[in-house]
Amino acid sequence: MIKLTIPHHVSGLWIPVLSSNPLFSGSIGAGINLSVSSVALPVEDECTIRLNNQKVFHEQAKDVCEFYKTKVGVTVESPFNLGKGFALSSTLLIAHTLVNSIYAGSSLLNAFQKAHELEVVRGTGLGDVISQYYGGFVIRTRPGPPGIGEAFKIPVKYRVKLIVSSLPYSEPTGKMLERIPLSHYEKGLSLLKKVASSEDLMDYFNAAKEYTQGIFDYSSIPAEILRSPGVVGLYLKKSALIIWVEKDHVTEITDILSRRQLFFMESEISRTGVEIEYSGKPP
Ligand SMILES: Nc1ncnc2c1ncn2[C@@H]1O[C@H](COP(=O)(O)OP(=O)(O)O)[C@@H](O)[C@H]1O
Ligand SMILES: CC(C)(COP(=O)(O)O)[C@@H](O)C(=O)O
Repeated sequence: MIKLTIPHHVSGLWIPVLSSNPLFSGSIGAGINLSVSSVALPVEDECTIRLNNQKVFHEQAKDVCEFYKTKVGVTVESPFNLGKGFALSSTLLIAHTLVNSIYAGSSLLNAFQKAHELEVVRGTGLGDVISQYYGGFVIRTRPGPPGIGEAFKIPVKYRVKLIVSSLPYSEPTGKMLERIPLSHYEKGLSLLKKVASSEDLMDYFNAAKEYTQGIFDYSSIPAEILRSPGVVGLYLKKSALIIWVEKDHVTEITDILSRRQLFFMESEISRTGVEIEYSGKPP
C-alpha cells in the first residue's frame, strides 16, 4: 500500500510569471507549508480524485489517467475545502500524478511537473507544487515545477506555534488573480526582495500581511485577534488565516475563534515536503 502525505501551502507573496509554456510559467514569491497535511491513498480500477469522499476534478483526473495510460485514482483526506487558499487544488493533483507515476513505474519528478502543468492550464494555481515539494518556509525565485523552477527552503530559527483558521470565504484562484492590479504585483516584488535578502520569518509575516491586506478583507478577522499582544504575526490569504502565536497565548486565541464558531487547527511549519510511504510490498 502507498500512502502520500502532502503539507498544505499558504502563499503570502506571489507574483505571476506567465509564458506560453505552462512548465515555464508559475509564480515567484514566498509561503509556508503547514504540518497540517492531506493524506492520499491510491484507488485501483477507478480513475477518480476523491476529496473527503466526494468526487472532484473530473477533467483533471481524466487528463492524468490519459497521460499515464492507467486507471488509478486517488482518495484524499484533508481538513480543508477547495478554493479556501490552502493549495488544495495542487494537493489533489500532486496526489493523483504521484500515485499514477508510481503505478506506471515512471519518474516522480515528472509527476510533480505534470501536476504543475495542470495547475497552470486549469488556472487553479501557480507556485504551490514546487513549494509543497520542498516543504517548510519556501522562497520561490524562478517560476515552474521542481526541476525547472527554482525555490529555496529557508531554515527557521524560531520555535513557531501556528493557529490556522479558515474564515467563511472562498474564491477560485483565476478570479482572485484577475482582480489584482499590476501595481500590486510591483509592490509584491519589492517585498519579496526584502524577504529573500533577510531570509527572516518575521519579515515574511510582515510582508505577507502588507501584501494580502490590499487583496483580502482583514475586517473579517476578529478584532481581539488583531490587537492581541500574544500574536507575533498573521496574514490572511483567501479564507486562510495564519496566526503565529506565542506559546503561552495559544488558548487565548483559540478561545476567541471557538466563541465565534470559526474553524481552527493548531499547526507548525512543516519539516518536510511531500512524503511517500510504502507499507508491505511496493507495487
Ligand atoms: N466546493 C468547492 N469550493 C470551491 N471550489 C471548488 C469546489 N468544488 C470544486 N471547486 C473547483 O476547485 C477549484 C479550486 O481551485 P483553487 O481556488 O485554486 O483552490 P485552492 O485555493 O484550494 O488551491 C476551482 O476551479 C473550483 O471551480
Ligand atoms: C496564490 C496562488 C496563485 C494560488 O493559491 P491557491 O489559492 O492555494 O490556489 C499560488 O498558486 C501561488 O502562486 O502562490
